[in-house]
Amino acid sequence: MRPLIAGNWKMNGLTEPSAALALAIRHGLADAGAEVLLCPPATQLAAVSALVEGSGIATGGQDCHTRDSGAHTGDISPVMLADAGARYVILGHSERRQDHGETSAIVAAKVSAAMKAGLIPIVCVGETESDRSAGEQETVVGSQITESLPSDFTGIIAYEPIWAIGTGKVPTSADIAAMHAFIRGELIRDQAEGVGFRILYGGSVKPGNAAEILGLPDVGGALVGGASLIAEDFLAIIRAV
Ligand SMILES: O=C[C@H](O)COP(=O)(O)O
Repeated sequence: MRPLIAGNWKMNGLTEPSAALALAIRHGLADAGAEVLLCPPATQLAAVSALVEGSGIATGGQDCHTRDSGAHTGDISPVMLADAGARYVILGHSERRQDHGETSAIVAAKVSAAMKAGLIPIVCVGETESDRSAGEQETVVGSQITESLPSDFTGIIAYEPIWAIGTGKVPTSADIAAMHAFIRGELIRDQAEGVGFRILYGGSVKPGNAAEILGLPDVGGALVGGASLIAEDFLAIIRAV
């Protein structure tokens, strides 16, 4: 399975710069050894999906509701994401967990809804800096996995230590490898199919560190934030595979 390089644009992207970024990535991509995913803000999803159609680049949402439709002001359903061209959806990102009080139980319900709509969920887990200082990273991430994944889960896990997101701080390669091995163990323990799920690393992935991170055992790709907003940086990360 080729690694997946996913760009999470977060709450960034008006119409013209989003189109320019999507087209620059599309045109800069040549013989990529990776699968490529763009997750623009919901307002740009349909347009970006149309701009990358036929290129092999996939698109995804950054969150979804548990219901397909209904009286849920401001929310976006998984069916709507699929209708706008998405194949994937990021769920349980730490910014959602922190800013919107999303518990792992809520994330699990969203994962089930996304799978029902035919989307591939990318479920984010990761510890805080104080969790790591206390040596609690495996306990925290283990609980997030157990509680955020429905028993019939198929999809992708993204390990994102919260203290590495947007900070320029990155765990050591040994620490990334250890956490990915731990996560793999948890996935296999919970279900046999877990052996095949991709585990992405996210947190300050840049052109300068991508090759080393992507070369680690059980790192099946990267979930990239800041560097995914600069076409040449994102392309460099893709080429690092
Ligand atoms: O979803 C992406 C992550 O939060 C990583 O963001 P970052 O690459 O800006 O650290």
